[in-house]
Amino acid sequence: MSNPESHAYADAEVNDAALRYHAEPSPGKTAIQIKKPTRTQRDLSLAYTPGVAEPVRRIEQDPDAAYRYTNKGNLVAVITDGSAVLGLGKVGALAGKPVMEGKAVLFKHFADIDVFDIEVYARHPQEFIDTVRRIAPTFGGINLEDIAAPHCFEIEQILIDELDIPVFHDDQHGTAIIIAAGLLNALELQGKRLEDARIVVLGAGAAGIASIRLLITLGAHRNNIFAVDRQGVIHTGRRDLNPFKFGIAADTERRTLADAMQDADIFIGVSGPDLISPEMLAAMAPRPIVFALSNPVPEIRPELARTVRDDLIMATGRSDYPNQVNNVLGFPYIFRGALDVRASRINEDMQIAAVHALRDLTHEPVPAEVLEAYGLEQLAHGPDYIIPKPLDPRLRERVSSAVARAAVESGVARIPYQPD
Ligand SMILES: NC(=O)C1=CN([C@@H]2O[C@H](COP(=O)(O)OP(=O)(O)OC[C@H]3O[C@@H](n4cnc5c(N)ncnc54)[C@H](OP(=O)(O)O)[C@@H]3O)[C@@H](O)[C@H]2O)C=CC1
Ligand SMILES: CC(=O)C(=O)O
Ligand SMILES: [Mg+2]
Repeated sequence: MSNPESHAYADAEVNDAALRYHAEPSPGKTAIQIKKPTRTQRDLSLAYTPGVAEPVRRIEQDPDAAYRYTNKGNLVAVITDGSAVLGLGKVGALAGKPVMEGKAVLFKHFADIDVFDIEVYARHPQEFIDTVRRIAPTFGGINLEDIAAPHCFEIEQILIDELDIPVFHDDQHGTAIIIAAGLLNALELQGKRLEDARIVVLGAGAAGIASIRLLITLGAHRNNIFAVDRQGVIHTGRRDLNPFKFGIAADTERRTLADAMQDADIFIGVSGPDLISPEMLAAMAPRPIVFALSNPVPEIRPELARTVRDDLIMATGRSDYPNQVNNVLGFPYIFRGALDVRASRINEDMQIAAVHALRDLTHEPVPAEVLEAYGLEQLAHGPDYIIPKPLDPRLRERVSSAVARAAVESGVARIPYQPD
């Protein structure tokens, strides 16, 4: 698939197939499954009245008993207001439902976590916060999804402060974790260091701001980072910045995306489709790293990028190119680890543990079943393998256990970690 036209054809074919996949043989992607016997009169008297009253009494006396007698401990809410769905923008709560069902599929398939997808009509952040707060008792964790900046920051922080279960905005931290892991591996291959790298981040929303913060925590120099939004470079002279953008503003004379890209070592796109030109890539430093992560259409297609440079390492958010830098590599396992030790939150130590687990796994030999799943003969840490493949079964043990151990060590776990 070497030219943009053949890609447009492939996308049209995938779109048709996706509609059939979602509609047939019955609408939607998930269903509820019953875990206990329901065959006899006795079964029903245990599942429902009168038997069900006893677990009710136990939970009334001790709320922690809900983890023993209900599905709470393995149930996550994937909740959106539909304000930033993939790179499609504000499509609304209902139109976001296929994506939320998709996240539910990934949680279940990769980490055996049950999910209710919840699409909330909310006119302002407080309505959304109130909704989540009111339904929180049902769940062991809350995964906020596709909520636009800047409201996502306020929503997440208030819910973290108020709730005693993990609240995690996937588009912020899930994305930042995978970007960091892939970037550290790519830098190693390009012979560069995060501490010295000049970084351009296009998109200063949920994913962009969280990624910049995590990269600074991991050693990137804040003076080397140019964030760019629709108005251009986010610099300290701008008067239109919200506090979150102001917090990452650069003291610089550069004003446009093209200015920012001059001599950059790293480009991270978490913005929208087709926003980078070949000329901008050509202006980057030798051996650049280009993460064009907007979904479903990246900021620049790999086949177009390769027409101007052959020294780059490139990643997208999609399954149909090498190097899929996508939060699917994080959220199932991060929640698995957090739920396994009943963590009260997903803190920075847990997030950094996930970065290193993902980074380290990329350096290990790839199992035959992964090669088979991707139709590959061989795969090893290199320009086309900077991050594990989403279908790698080792992710579950490696990432989840690293996160669970970090939760215990940082004091937010409520039960000990027991490996399987
Ligand atoms: N691969 C992955 O795992 C993930 C990818 N993403 C992708 O990242 C993108 C952003 O998601 P998210 O952060 O949640 O969304 P937000 O709505 O929170 O932020 C979007 C940001 O992109 C900027 N932007 C949008 N269009 C343009 C443009 N034409 N020129 C310059 N800047 C632009 C916006 O600028 P302004 O502030 O001026 O409006 C804003 O800063 C989406 O495409 C999404 O698919 C997100 C999460 C995970
Ligand atoms: C992958 C994802 O969460 C997004 O593009 O929004
Ligand atoms: Mg998302």
